[in-house]
Amino acid sequence: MDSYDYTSYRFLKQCLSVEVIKSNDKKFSWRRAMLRSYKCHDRRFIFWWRIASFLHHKTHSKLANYINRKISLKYGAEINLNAKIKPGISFAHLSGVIITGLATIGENCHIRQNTTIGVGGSRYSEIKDKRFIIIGDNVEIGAHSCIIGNTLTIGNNVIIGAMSFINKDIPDNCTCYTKKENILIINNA
Ligand SMILES: CC(=O)SCCNC(=O)CCNC(=O)[C@H](O)C(C)(C)COP(=O)(O)OP(=O)(O)OC[C@H]1O[C@@H](n2cnc3c(N)ncnc32)[C@H](O)[C@@H]1OP(=O)(O)O
Repeated sequence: MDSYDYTSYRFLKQCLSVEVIKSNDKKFSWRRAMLRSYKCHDRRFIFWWRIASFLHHKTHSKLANYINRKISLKYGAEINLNAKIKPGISFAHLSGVIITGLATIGENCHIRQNTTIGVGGSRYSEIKDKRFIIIGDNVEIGAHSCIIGNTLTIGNNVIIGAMSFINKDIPDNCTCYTKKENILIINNA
């Protein structure tokens, strides 16, 4: 059950406090959020994405899409404005992170570079309308991972190893990764 109101100004301030100012002790101020965001480019992306997401949920879609397009091009990361991201998201390296609008991401998730969270793509409308990807709280996603599915749930406190392909539900409290067969074939000409 999602207890957050994505349209509320309070939610926006809560997210910026945790993700950009990175302190619950200090009182929220726009000046502080802007200063912090200009020191670090990952935080700068989150700062603008949160504002775009707030505007989008407030139905100021034109401005929201404009901001999101600008930051997607500038930072090389694309998070659809329909994605529901709970407070505490962080990125180790931002480039190549792509997240579908059908995703719900829990609190305090950490995502590394070149991660895709997306739906499988379905021609069938009965599936198409019911697709979702739910990621729990405190999930850590390793670099170059793909989380792809039509109805996929990842539990709380999960660590996903680097270069994983996840297309099945993952329970709470575990580490998972895709087994790799490192077979190098060298053919002489
Ligand atoms: C610039 C930067 O630094 S960006 C940071 C990039 N870093 C990441 O993305 C970190 C993601 N973390 C990982 O992938 C980690 O390996 C974890 C969390 C999945 C597992 O870590 P640990 O529990 O310490 O496992 P450990 O390293 O001891 O490996 C255990 C076994 O799993 C295998 N394994 C570990 N990670 C993976 C993986 N991502 N894919 C396939 N196999 C893996 C190991 O080869 C080893 O197998 P073996 O016993 O047959 O040799």
